[in-house]
Amino acid sequence: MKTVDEHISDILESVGVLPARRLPLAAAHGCALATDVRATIALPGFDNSAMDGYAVRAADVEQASPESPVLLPVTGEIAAGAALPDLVAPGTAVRIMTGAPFPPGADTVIQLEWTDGGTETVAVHRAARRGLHIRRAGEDVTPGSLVLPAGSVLGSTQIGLLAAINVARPPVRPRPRVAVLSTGSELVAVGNAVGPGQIVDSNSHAVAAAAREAGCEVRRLTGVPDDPAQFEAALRAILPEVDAVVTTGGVSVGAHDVVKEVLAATGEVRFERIAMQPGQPQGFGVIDGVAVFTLPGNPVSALVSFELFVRPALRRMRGLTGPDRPRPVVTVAERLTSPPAKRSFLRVLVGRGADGGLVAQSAGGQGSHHLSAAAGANALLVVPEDVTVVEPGDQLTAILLAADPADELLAGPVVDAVPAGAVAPLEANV
Ligand SMILES: Nc1nc2c(c(=O)[nH]1)N[C@H]1C(S)=C(S)[C@@H](COP(=O)(O)OP(=O)(O)OC[C@H]3O[C@@H](n4cnc5c(N)ncnc54)[C@H](O)[C@@H]3O)O[C@H]1N2
Ligand code: MOO
Repeated sequence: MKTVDEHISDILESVGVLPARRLPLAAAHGCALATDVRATIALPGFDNSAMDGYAVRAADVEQASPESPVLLPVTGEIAAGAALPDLVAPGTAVRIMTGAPFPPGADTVIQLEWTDGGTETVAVHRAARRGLHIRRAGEDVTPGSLVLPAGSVLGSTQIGLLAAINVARPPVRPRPRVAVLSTGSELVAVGNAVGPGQIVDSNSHAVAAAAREAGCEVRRLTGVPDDPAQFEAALRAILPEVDAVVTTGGVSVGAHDVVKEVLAATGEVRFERIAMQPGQPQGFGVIDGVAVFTLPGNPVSALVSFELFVRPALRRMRGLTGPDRPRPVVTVAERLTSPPAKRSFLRVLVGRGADGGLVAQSAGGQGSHHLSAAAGANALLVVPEDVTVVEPGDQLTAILLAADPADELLAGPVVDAVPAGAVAPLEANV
């Protein structure tokens, strides 16, 4: 059987970074920069005041103290947005606001609290060194300097910086457009009556959510029947509009496994068995330049396969090169089993033990249909192929799945690793 790592490598070799596009800042949020961005302007753009107060000459207030304040006539006011402030004559003060251009002639700012706040004459209670509270032009960014290198992910601070240097449409790797398609004649759309033998289509919602969490624009295609011709027509129709297609179901050996039937026949998707649990039957191919992932239909299998195979591919398309999920070594709290010659990804809850170390406990049933147990997990415990029994105290790698694991686990307060209430015993891995 093919190994997990071989399958990941094959996929990553077949997908490329999406072509760069200039996008408005809101759309570029969360994307990676496609090229270096250099400043064309300085930040600050001009010398300005960091405080509300008075622009004066330091020499004029050298002797100021609370006991003998220095009195200066106030000759004007400079507000933020003022164009060209007048010269401040020796022995005078000009009121100045935070962000207002710093006037020629003066060399320091006396903050309002060090004065009586006068508007005709001001009494200054404290001396100030030259240059105090003056923000100099270019001290943050100089024209021509590299502001953000290619590959930077645009979070709120980077978006703010781009706006500050007047870049309205940065060149970024766009969000991949992903179509999610689940097949199966037993499926009923959520919210409808569920007849005998039918189940609610949860996979298309779960996988769509996982694709959104991976930073994609998602189209969920519903009502694709278990008919080869209609499935193929729906798939071919969506290909020109997306960068990736993710299907769930219909890839094992059943009589109505339509996804496999259609795509194996065209030879465009390779169907393989991967030495893993859950997620053994997998298909991947590139059709008309679009990455097509055919994931197994069992709900947990679909989500685990997405995490391991689809998410890294989508991140590559997005030009993200940094580490994705944290993968710490954790101490296993209880006895767990794993099938031979397969890498297991057990759904576990990772928390902090009494000694502050990370401890993993089974989140419940480990069957690939046990969606509720998976929903209570925050990590996948990776059990290597040559391990069939994990004993309490064993150390294994866990893939932390929480939206912000750094907050919740790595930087958070020490919490009890064992949640209140009994945890269901581990069940057979089927
Ligand atoms: N004889 C064999 N049978 C199976 C094998 C095998 O090797 N030999 N592999 C098993 C494994 S492992 C998996 S995983 C599944 C994969 O099956 P398919 O991808 O063909 O998926 P389906 O048969 O369509 O469905 C499997 C299961 O998942 C439920 N399902 C499907 N779609 C959805 C959906 N959109 N929302 C919620 N649940 C869904 C479906 O009802 C089935 O219970 O094959 C095993 N069988
Ligand atoms: O391999 Mo299948 O994905 O249910 O367990």
